[in-house]
Order: sequence, then C-alpha cells, then structure tokens
Amino acid sequence: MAYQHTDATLALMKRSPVIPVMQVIDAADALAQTEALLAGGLSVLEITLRTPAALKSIEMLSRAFPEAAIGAGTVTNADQMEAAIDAGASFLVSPGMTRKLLRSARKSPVPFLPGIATATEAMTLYERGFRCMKFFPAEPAGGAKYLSSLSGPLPDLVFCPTGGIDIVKAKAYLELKNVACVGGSWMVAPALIKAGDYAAIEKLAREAAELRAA
Ligand SMILES: O=C(O)C(=O)C[C@H](O)[C@H](O)COP(=O)(O)O
Repeated sequence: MAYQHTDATLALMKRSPVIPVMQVIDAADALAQTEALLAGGLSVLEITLRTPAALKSIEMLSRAFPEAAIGAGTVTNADQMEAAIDAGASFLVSPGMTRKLLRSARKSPVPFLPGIATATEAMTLYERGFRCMKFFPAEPAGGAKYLSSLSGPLPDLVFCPTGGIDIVKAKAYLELKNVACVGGSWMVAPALIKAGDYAAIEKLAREAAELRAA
C-alpha cells in the first residue's frame, strides 16, 4: 500500500534545497536560530528531539512561524512520534526505520521521512509504499558516489542525504538525480550557537538556500 503522505513529503523536500538539523538549547536559542535561518531563506527546519527543550520549542515555533515547516528529527520510537505530532510538528524525520515507527506513520497526520543506509533497507521501505527517504549517515555510509549508485536499480526513490555534509558536499549531492534536498547542521554548528553568532548562521543559511537541486 502506497504511503499516504508521499506527495506531501516530496513537496516538502522540494521546497528547500537544505533542511537545517537543529539542536536547540532553550526557547530563546530556538527563536534566534529560527529567525536567522528564515532570514537566510531556509524555511523547512528540523528540530532534533535530542535536547530537553526540543518539544516545547517545536510547539512555540510552529505557532510563531506558520509560514515555516517546523519538523521533529531524531524520532526513534512511536512515543516520540506521538509527542512531536502533539507539539505541532509539521513533519517527522528518523535516522532509521522500525516496524513500529512505520505502523505509527500510517496513522500520522503529517509526513514521515524514515532513514536508510543500504539498498536492502531502501527496498524494504519501498515494499511498504515509501518513495522518500533520508540517507543516513550519508558521508560515513558511502557519500554521493554510493547514493548515486542506488539510482540505477532503484530509480523511483528520492533521498535526503544527511550526516557529515557541508556546503561543498551539499552541492555534489544536489546534482544527483535521486536527491531532492540535503540535511545538515553545518549552518547551526554548536560553536556558532555557543558564541551567539546568529549573524553567521543567517549568512550560512543564505548560502545554503542558494543551492539548487538538479
Ligand atoms: O538526529 C537525527 O535524526 C539524525 O539522523 C542525525 C542528524 O541528522 C545528523 O546528526 C545531522 O548530521 P550532521 O550535519 O553531520 O550534524
């Protein structure tokens, strides 16, 4: 059975060439990061559920910035999926996929982007009706060359590579025909956040927003 949010997932992936993968410290930081990223032209934002402030931030940001797509990342179990949806996340991302997550995704009102790192995992998801997937961890798993090799036998699949990507690598991934967008944290690096350098975040976001998928 085709995954019901496939078209919505694809539209989301095509909305922006880069999805920033954010770790938020607190509400003030979440707000400042989001303002900088939006000012730079990136409007699909993934807040990882890796910090205690994540869920509350998703709730606050999705109210404050209805023009942006505020999603939840690092969704590794069904309870987190439910909590992220309750907080108002407009999409959900996982580094992988489990049976339970896929079952919950079928009931979710918002798109879910599951992760794969091998041809077998990609085929398993395809068998379950998914066409859109995260390729994680992109660089350690084989990089652009590896992902490009999947497009021959698996031409219907569309990927968002994430993990170890910077602006230069992002450009190479976006040239692949099976890539719609890339994910990464380089424009919201912990050092920039620690220094409160939101101007640099805006500048890096602008540079990322100017990249284009082939
Ligand atoms: O949290 C998740 O859902 C993940 O899958 C991991 C993140 O996407 C990567 O940590 C981002 O990669 P970097 O750009 O190398 O920091």
